[in-house]
Amino acid sequence: MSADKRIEAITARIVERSKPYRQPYLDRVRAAASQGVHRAVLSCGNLAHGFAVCSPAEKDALAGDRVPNLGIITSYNDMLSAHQPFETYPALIREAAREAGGVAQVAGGVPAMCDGVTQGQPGMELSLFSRDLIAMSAGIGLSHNMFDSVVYLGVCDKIVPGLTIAALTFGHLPAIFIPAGPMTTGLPNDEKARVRQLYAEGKAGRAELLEAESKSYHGPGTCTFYGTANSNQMLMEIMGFHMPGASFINPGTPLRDALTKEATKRALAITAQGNEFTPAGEMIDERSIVNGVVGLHATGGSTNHTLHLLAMARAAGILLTWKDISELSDTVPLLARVYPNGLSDVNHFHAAGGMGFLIQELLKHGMLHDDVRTVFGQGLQAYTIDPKLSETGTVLREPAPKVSHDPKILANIETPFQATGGLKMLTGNIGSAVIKISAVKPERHVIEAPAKVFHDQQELNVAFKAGELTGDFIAVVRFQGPKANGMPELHKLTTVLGILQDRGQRVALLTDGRMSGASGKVPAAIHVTPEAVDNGPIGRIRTGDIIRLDAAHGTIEVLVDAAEFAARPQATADLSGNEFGMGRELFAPFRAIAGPADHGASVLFA
Ligand SMILES: O=C(O)[C@H](O)[C@@H](O)[C@H](O)[C@H](O)COP(=O)(O)O
Ligand code: SF4
Repeated sequence: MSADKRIEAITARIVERSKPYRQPYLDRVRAAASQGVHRAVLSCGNLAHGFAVCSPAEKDALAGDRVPNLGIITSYNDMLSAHQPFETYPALIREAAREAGGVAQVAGGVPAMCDGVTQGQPGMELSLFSRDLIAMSAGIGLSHNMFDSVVYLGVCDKIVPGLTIAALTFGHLPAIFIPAGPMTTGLPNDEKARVRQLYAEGKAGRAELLEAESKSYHGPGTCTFYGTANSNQMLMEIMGFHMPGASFINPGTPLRDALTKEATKRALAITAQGNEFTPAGEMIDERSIVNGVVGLHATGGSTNHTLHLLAMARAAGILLTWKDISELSDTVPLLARVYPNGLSDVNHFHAAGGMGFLIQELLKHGMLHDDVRTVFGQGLQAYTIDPKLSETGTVLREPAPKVSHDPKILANIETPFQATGGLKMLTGNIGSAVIKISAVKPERHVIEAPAKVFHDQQELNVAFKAGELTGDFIAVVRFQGPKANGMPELHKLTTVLGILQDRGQRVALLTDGRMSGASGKVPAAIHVTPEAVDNGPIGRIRTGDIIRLDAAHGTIEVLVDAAEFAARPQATADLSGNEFGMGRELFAPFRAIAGPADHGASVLFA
């Protein structure tokens, strides 16, 4: 079934816009792929270094060009609960590779930051930049040029986007993403948020808060809310980088290990030495990217992907814009209610039918391009499945359920939770911004209120504790853009603004910074571009100005006489405190050259 004509039209527009970049990219990928087995160009010395630690049999195999060598890029560390399981993956992958007659080597590791550990801390100012650094780090591992295919071990926020940029930069190589799966369900996310609000109001102590947090984040695996990490899993599956059904199987289970072994063998099967050569740069095209955006809208995915997806697409010579994302939102219905867009978590989402059911529903109404290439073969129909463990310990794929196992979590496309998707672009005399409306009640989609201007999220918390945040207002937190301080997530503001909203105040946030994918119920116009340090109009807003945030019509306006507003001097901020400490001094070059948010806030692409 062909895609809906509105989706076809937006896809065609992206193809046309991308031509000056996409064709030269494809030429480079094809030229690299035509070199054949890449280690064949290495000298004996290069090769000897490259397989010095391999067994004699592996050295013999790699010395020729018959046996494929699988590169592993790993983001293992103990800081991210989602990445800790990767500690044992290389051994499992090497064993599976041997069983398949191939070889596997860890090509390199990449850094991985846990945004939960750094949330509200100085380290968060390195978070966004770590995405591009991850791409660069993966490039260092792959530049050994020993490999015929690559598996990428990554899950969380900037790690999968960074690894995707690397996979597409090395687009002449096949790439399969191998996830570790979600943490099992602990304290429900809404209960965790409730205890946080009690603590912020002085109604609960630190011991009670730490107990709630520890019951929520309690073991290996991805945190169970639908934030950026789990949006990543959805994207990798719907774009065809995962094996079908891989996204939401818990770590440490036989099915998880079976999926990892299967992905390893598949990665060795789709090299240039086989009959199903699937280089990542040819597999991913404009239709794959549009499928990713559609999945984001249908599930109420993370606002961070209005940055990351632009940079990921750009790595393949594809120019995606906020306008494309916003117009797709008008076409795609919301089919999933997972926290913060609902009370369930990703384990409940999977149990209700998961990715297989979601893709099946979207395909039914032409909301996805079916005729795309994936690591599993041709077409997305193969992903409308429910993964099980067979009696022999391999992956068994049963058809996805025809009806949702829990219509409160996963809706059939005929009866969506919302006729449109979760993300909108806002434009107006303040610039451009994005807003996630899937987690905001409809009566809060339009807010007109006086501005209260802050240059730091801590300032807002101090004002809250001093009882100064009274009445309706729009908090303007500026000088939070990529060039100012690395564009941190201001997710800690959700608790305070949520308290005020629960008290009946009509509040919203306007910032050139980011929010967490886990941020939700308070309307937030974020990623404001141009940012304050780039002479953006957000730098001329004054406390008391009336601001109108209208997510229904996609506008963000300061209601001040245009001439008077233009004549105002640009505010300045003392950012000296953001230049040193916790490694921020190492990222001064990134702050200096970071591109604008509506181009992905990247140091790699203008
Ligand atoms: O974009 C995201 O999804 C967030 O960065 C997420 O990865 C981060 O971990 C949250 O900050 C955790 O939420 P809490 O801070 O509420 O625990
Ligand atoms: S989802 Fe966020 S908090 Fe959880 S492990 Fe990943 S980065 Fe850390």
